[in-house]
Amino acid sequence: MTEILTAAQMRSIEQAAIESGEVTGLELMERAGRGVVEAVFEEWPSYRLSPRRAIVLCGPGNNGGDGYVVARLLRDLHWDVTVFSLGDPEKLPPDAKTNYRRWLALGDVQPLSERAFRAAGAGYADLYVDALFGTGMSRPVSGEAWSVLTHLAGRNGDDYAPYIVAIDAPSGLCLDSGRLLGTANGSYAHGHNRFAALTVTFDSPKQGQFLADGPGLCGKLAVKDIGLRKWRETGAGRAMRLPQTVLVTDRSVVPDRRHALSPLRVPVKSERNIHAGHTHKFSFGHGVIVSGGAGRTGAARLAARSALRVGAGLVSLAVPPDAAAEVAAQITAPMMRAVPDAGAMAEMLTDARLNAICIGPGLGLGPNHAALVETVLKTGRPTVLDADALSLVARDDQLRNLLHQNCVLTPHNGEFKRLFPEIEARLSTPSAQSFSKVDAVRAAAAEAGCTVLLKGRDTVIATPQGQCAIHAAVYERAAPWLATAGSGDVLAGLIAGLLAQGYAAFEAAATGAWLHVECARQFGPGLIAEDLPEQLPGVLRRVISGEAGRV
Ligand SMILES: NC(=O)C1=CN([C@@H]2O[C@H](COP(=O)(O)OP(=O)(O)OC[C@H]3O[C@@H](n4cnc5c(N)ncnc54)[C@H](OP(=O)(O)O)[C@@H]3O)[C@@H](O)[C@H]2O)[C@H](O)CC1
Ligand SMILES: [K+]
Repeated sequence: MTEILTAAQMRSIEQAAIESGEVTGLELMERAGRGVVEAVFEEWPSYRLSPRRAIVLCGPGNNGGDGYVVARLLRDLHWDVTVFSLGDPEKLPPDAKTNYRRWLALGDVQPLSERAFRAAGAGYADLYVDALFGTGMSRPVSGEAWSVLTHLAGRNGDDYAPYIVAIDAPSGLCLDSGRLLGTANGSYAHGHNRFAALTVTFDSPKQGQFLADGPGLCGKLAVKDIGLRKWRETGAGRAMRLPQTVLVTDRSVVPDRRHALSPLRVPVKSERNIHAGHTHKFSFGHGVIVSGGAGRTGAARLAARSALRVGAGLVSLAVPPDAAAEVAAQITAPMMRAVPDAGAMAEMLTDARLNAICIGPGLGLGPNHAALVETVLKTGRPTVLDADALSLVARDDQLRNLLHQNCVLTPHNGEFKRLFPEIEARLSTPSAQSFSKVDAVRAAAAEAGCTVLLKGRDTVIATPQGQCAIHAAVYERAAPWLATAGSGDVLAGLIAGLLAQGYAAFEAAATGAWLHVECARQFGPGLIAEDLPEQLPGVLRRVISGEAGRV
């Protein structure tokens, strides 16, 4: 299970551990420092073979304390280590001060300034350790610290990034929102969204390492265990009572015992289901994909194919009569039904076996389309609302009031802004930079009264009850090819196909997001949306055999 923590949650878990008397802050700091050195040797294996030169930048808090531990451990391995400190080290908090003093027995400390940093022959080190600020960063970085950080980020044309390891965060990155505080474009210099080669964090990943600018600036992410699991799992000292945000991975979507559901482990049409006798196509549901008119049916056809491939037993396209010939010529497995208007839609949906609906892709924005959305919503059935359906809901309060618990909204940023203008305004206000995409989507789900999936490289999914998952196509799961026309239609279809099989809205959305990216990764460059559903058999085979993720 991968829980994602906020900075406040991490602090409170650490505090609970220390208050228990079973571990001291100093021990935790030592483990953290060891974890960083271990991660450095894993990332740069040749550094293990012979001592090198390191420059360690230590800040005024416990992040700096970790830096002093790293400096000492590297010196113990005969490295040449130069340490700079920001602020008066005598004012460090107790554990950090202890490690500062331990370091003083081995070497000296220079006050941090860009001039001193450059004078130290800064370009010749093999490793730069950013231990300025971590979870305690509370405001934009300024002054000499900012000068040095921007210099490291290439302001003067030097490329340090391949040699930088950041402790917990590239300093300045908000670990809640993933934004570089005080900057408009999330960049330290020249608009480059890169900083460190490696970021080492403790116990669990933090939100900001997956959201917004975080992944680019962090480089790679290594999570090191420092023995806090017990206090995290019991929820001791949790700063918030919300259900914990989880990372969607191959292992499970909602693996938390408290939710007792792990959809990827109850996969679609698995042998287990088949042996249990659920072999009839109706056992896997019957999805309805509502199509737009002639010339606009591609989106619905893509969604239909995806819903079928992900395992819906049957899929029917509800098609306006003018588009019937176009659709009929291009489908095989999905069925088609001519649906001239909302009345016909209502009539079609009297069949209770039609248990999940997808509406919006290629739909159109006319009053007749709004009437279709209304009809669908009034059934109360599990429904994915995407694309035009979202725009229709955004401008019609009557439709918005019909949203219900079984709906999944799948907006991109523009649609999200139309649907939730106030929440989006907070998200894009520079002064509210600790307000995260997680906060925004939770607020949106609460406002809409249904599951919301806000798309992006950092997809966030939340329910009105605050259940939340981040699905990030970053680090080793990057899938840049997914930014292609029609890819959103496939996602909508996947979610609808999972809803048809009985997944709850949140699990369908999270699982759909994971499968979507997995298909893109399996195909690779050159991907077009049509390729995505065709990757599903291979991806599902690996999910079912327990090998998923090892693509
Ligand atoms: N949580 C754990 O289990 C462990 C954490 N470790 C490490 O500790 C840091 C968190 O340490 P903390 O002391 O809470 O915070 P920081 O070191 O990140 O920063 C706090 C100090 O920095 C000052 N500050 C904050 N922002 C700025 C800024 N923009 N400019 C200048 N100074 C800033 C802040 O000053 P205040 O005035 O705000 O109080 C503090 O002086 C965590 O990231 C880990 O690396 C462990 O050692 C292991 C266990
Ligand atoms: K740092």
